[in-house]
Amino acid sequence: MTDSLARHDDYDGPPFDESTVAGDPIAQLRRWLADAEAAELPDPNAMVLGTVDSDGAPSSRTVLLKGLDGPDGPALEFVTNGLSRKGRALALEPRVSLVFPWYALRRQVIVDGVAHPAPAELSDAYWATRPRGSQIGGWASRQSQPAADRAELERAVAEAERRFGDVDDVPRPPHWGAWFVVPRSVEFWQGRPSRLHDRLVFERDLPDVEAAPTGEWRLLRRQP
Ligand SMILES: Cc1cc2nc3c(=O)[nH]c(=O)nc-3n(C[C@H](O)[C@H](O)[C@H](O)COP(=O)(O)O)c2cc1C
Ligand SMILES: Cc1ncc(COP(=O)(O)O)c(CN)c1O
Repeated sequence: MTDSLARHDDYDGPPFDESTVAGDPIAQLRRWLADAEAAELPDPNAMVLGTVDSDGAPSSRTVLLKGLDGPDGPALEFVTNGLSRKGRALALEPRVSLVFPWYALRRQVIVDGVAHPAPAELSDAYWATRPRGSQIGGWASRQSQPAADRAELERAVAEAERRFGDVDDVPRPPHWGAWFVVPRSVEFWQGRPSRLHDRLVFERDLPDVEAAPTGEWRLLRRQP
């Protein structure tokens, strides 16, 4: 057995520099997402969402990127249950961190920004695209709450199926929807030999969490 804990794998990624990076971070993110898709990574759109709970404790979990066009400009869209641990955290502290873990490409992208709940009509539009089974699941699961056993969940699924059995279009639960993360900084990390990685960071000002971002993107390089 190879012991991954004792290895020092070198990252042989190509140079990633100021001459080839896109003019704005969303354009660059689209390029690297396309690379992750072309490389057939599993769940290329998976990202780890870090939030802060009401007591200041951080928590993280994976969510799927669902779009890059927000109602007020470029933003990273994900969907979830607003009564979940992350949903409750976001209601009190909308500042979040996102990480795309594209290890097979020796890449990661880190986005810091502010999460805004989507207008109801956009959450409705997304909900309508979900398979019926996921819609039933969305009603059945009290996401993040304790469950005595699997059977408790199965009973809730059966109950939701009875409730919506005669309905063609299962309505969206009021607590379920989309969020848009408006980025304040986006770091593109390319693994390079001898741990001398390339880190290019786009930053702009976000005066306060309610305000729209101001100013042009600034591009800077960080030490590896
Ligand atoms: C690849 C992957 C994608 C996931 N995508 C989502 C998602 O888009 N939305 C979601 O609510 N949970 C998603 N989950 C489940 C979450 O990671 C998490 O378990 C769930 O949302 C509950 O998180 P919380 O208790 O911290 O709120 C995903 C998990 C994995 C492994
Ligand atoms: C609980 C949960 N909610 C939402 C999503 C993402 O939305 P959708 O099911 O519409 O792809 C996922 C994807 N893994 C999920 O696990």
